[in-house]
Amino acid sequence: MMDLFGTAVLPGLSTEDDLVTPEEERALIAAIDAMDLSPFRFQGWEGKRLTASFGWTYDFDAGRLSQGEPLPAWLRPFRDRAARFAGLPVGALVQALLIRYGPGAGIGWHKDRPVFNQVVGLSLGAAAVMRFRRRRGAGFERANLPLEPRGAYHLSGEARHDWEHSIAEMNRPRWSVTFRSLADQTS
Ligand SMILES: O=C(O)CCC(=O)C(=O)O
Ligand SMILES: [Fe+2]
Repeated sequence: MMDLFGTAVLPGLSTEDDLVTPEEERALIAAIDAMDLSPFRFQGWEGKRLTASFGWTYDFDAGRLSQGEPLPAWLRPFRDRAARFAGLPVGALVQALLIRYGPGAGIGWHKDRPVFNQVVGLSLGAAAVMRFRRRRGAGFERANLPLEPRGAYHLSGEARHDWEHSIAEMNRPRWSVTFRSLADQTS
């Protein structure tokens, strides 16, 4: 499951360096920061991450999918680029989640909600490591994926459905844009 450098090589996980240019990265960060971001809330808990979501959105408080605001125009070319990288039909990625991780913020172990299927993420700002784990016997099998700024990752199949992922707290700000397809659309 690991290559010689300890990099995650999981079935269903692929990456692309430099999905966006440094200029596009700066513009995306400015656009995300200009949005009305709110602290991520899960069943009454507030996280240190600031988020905004567009398109089909999972409402954690209500526990169901609802249709939110459409993707802003500035985000659509990147959604299309993300779909091409992932080999998905343009238009399959019907959800976009913008996240700003302030210093000291990360994301705990989870699998993305089962209402969604494929996940394509774009990393901006500080480099980070996405950790993967799945239960094996009494312990966990583990893998790490370095997330370089401007790079993209695609979670599908086993990496998406069998493994949990998390991102350790970072000292410097990181932004991510994750796009998702719906579970009953593409496999
Ligand atoms: O910030 C990221 O790249 C990952 C975010 C994530 O795992 C999620 O929103 O489900
Ligand atoms: Fe996730």
